[in-house]
Amino acid sequence: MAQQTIPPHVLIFPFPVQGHVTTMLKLSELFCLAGIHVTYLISTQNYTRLVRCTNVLSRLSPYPGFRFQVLPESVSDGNAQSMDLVMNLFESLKTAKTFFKDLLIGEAQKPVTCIISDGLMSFTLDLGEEIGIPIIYFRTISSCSFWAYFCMPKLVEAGELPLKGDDMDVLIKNVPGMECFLRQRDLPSLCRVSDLNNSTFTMISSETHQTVRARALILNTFEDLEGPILSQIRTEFPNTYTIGPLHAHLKARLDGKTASQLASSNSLWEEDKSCIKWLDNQPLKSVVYVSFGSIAMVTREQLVEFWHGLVNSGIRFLWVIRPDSVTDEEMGSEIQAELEKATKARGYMVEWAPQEAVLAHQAVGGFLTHSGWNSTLESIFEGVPMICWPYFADQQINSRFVGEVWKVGLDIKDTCDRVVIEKAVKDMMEVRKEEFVESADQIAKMARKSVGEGGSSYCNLNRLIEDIMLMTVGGITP
Ligand SMILES: O=c1ccn([C@@H]2O[C@H](COP(=O)(O)OP(=O)(O)O[C@H]3O[C@H](CO)[C@@H](O)[C@H](O)[C@H]3O)[C@@H](O)[C@H]2O)c(=O)[nH]1
Ligand SMILES: C[C@H]1CC[C@@H]2C(C(=O)O)=CO[C@@H](O)[C@@H]21
Repeated sequence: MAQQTIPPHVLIFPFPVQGHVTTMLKLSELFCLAGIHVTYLISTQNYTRLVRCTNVLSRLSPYPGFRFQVLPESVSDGNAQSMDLVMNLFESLKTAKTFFKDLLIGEAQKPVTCIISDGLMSFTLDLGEEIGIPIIYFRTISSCSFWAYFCMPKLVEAGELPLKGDDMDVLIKNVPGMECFLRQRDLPSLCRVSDLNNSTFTMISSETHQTVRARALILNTFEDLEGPILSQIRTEFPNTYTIGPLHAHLKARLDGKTASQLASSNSLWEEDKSCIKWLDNQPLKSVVYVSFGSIAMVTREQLVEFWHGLVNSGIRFLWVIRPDSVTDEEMGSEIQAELEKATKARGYMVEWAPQEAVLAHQAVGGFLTHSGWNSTLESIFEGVPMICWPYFADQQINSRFVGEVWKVGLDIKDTCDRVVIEKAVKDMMEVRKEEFVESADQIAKMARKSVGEGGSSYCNLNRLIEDIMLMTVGGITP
């Protein structure tokens, strides 16, 4: 057969929220480094914010094969800050079906040879099958949460869902590989429904089950971190590529490139870099970094509990309070003034931080996080222990693995009390510091090894690239 002259052209389609946008943009750059052409689909709002808040255009300009493709205006803002908004966003994405199909058909000069779709958007599978373009799913959550989602129908069949009784510490028996430690309270938050016809529950469960139709599955993790669960996943999805931690993998492959190409942020908010200057003046490992990601919301009361817990711990803190992330009511002036007065003593507050740089900073000794998967991986890679306060979705199960399986932090889910928070911060930063640092160092070493030359994620990414190179128009695959 004549050598394929058309360059491999991948269409990458993330669910338009920060945690998905950043991960798939890093994968896009890794593909560009390998000479693969990439069209990256993005909502108009997220494109505008990304260009305004980062150097993404100059960073990607060296890759002639890369382009952004903006989605129709009908795709609502990626600023989803509750499951309801997520569902609205999910529904609005379906309005992009025709646009997506026309895009696939219209690329005559440079046909799309492979689609990499977020594992939450099964309408892309319908179109890929219709047109004959292979689709690889990329699920941006942890393997452990993906597997729990996939097992949800089994839990229903076994009568473990809907949850029974009030004892949230009852063990769940029907997620293979987790029988010894997964409690009711550790299941993804959307399992805490009394009615299994709940739209979010059915959406996530059915979208997850559509994964079987994809050609393969990409997960942002590494074998040494989630090996036992990956073995379970591969009983259903034998062709699973583990290529993470992606943020570090990209940095590793960019190493030695010109400064302009060094990996930078993909933030949708302006990063307040003054916090790095503040960190430069703090003692080694003396600061707890606090951030709850791009979607989580806190009530005014929860905010005050965290603030008292942090201040009463006596530990320095750098706290991200994302704009519009406090519900109930605007923070009253008395709260704002109180926060600022006490924070001046040993804290620093920003609306959005350069998180990868913060977690890599020598002054940071701990991370109070919502357990979003990117934050968890970034903390693991830097060897920073965590206190986990999950908000929703996959975060509940991530926090259980951090505390109970990987033992690199404390899980304080389902609480929000100043005394609990104070104790957790003191335990992580002082009382049990050595224990956590030792454990975190071990896993950080494995994470570094996985993305280094010859590491598991390094080799899996090379295999993924080779497989994509072999795909041709019409979807003939290896
Ligand atoms: O001040 C900040 C706070 C966060 N980040 C970055 O923003 C990303 C946040 O991603 P993540 O930690 O995964 O949290 P979410 O934004 O909440 O991500 C959504 O998507 C993730 C991946 O699917 C899921 O694991 C989460 O549950 C879901 O809420 C990370 O890369 C952070 O480095 C910053 O750059 N600055
Ligand atoms: C907005 C969230 C609902 C669940 C989604 C998810 C998933 O892949 O299941 C991951 O992170 C979140 O951004 C999505």
